[in-house]
Amino acid sequence: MPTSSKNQPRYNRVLLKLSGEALMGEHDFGIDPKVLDRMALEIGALIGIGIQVGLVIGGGNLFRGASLSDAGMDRVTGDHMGMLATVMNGLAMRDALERSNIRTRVMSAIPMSGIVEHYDRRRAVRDLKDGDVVIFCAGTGNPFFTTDSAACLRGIEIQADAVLKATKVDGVYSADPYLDPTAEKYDKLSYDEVLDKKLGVMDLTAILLARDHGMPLRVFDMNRPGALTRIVTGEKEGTLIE
Ligand SMILES: Nc1ncnc2c1ncn2[C@@H]1O[C@H](COP(=O)(O)OP(=O)(O)O)[C@@H](O)[C@H]1O
Ligand SMILES: O=c1ccn([C@@H]2O[C@H](COP(=O)(O)OP(=O)(O)O)[C@@H](O)[C@H]2O)c(=O)[nH]1
Repeated sequence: MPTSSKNQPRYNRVLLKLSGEALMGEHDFGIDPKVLDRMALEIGALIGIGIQVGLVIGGGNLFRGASLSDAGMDRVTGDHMGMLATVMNGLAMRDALERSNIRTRVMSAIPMSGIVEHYDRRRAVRDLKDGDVVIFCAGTGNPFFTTDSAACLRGIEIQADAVLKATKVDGVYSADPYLDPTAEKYDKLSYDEVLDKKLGVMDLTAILLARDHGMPLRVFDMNRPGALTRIVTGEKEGTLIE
């Protein structure tokens, strides 16, 4: 159960979703090791105060099925490439976490013997309780889904207290802040408000899944140092959807 006293963390177990693009840093493609190290530091701070951390990583810094399909490729093949991209990001993230002395396991929705473990919910929960970071990669294992949906799915499965979506913007706005500089930020929204106002920060499937299972979502900017710790300790950060 989430707690809210001032000295107690608000959450005990979180599912953090990192977009692939967040890993690019200043580059147009790929992974910036400096960004990985910074994220490992932020995640390490949570582990240090006893928070259990599951991680879902996107693949948009490498491949997205929809973009490959727009360029003429078969959509399912493109989605398979996108899911494999999330495994590469997961391996890179594990490397950064382990260099920071944070025990980490990587589980893939698609079996990949010899490289990563196959996803096993009960095993994942045991590892989380042992204080390991568990990285869930290959999304849901199915084409036509996104890693936002995978984050909500895994968050619900492992009974996380919240899904924290780290992205390039510091919350949900009345319109895409990159396209409309007059857009205003919300501190809190209901799932139905996000759906009714068509706020595009997360895909519909992910929002519906979270709504149906009462999973709180928080959208925040991972580039703000300490943001993750502020969220779990109950300070104001990003936008809460519940
Ligand atoms: N109402 C909105 N509030 C905040 N961000 C929005 C909104 N509508 C669209 N966005 C866009 O959603 C992006 C965050 O989604 P994310 O999944 O991290 O990116 P991407 O879809 O590029 O992987 C932001 O960079 C922002 O440009
Ligand atoms: O369950 C899933 C999750 C992801 N993907 C594919 O993997 C790509 C990368 O994931 P996503 O776009 O969600 O990454 P992010 O935007 O978070 O970087 C997607 O575009 C899809 O092609 C998929 O097919 N099924």
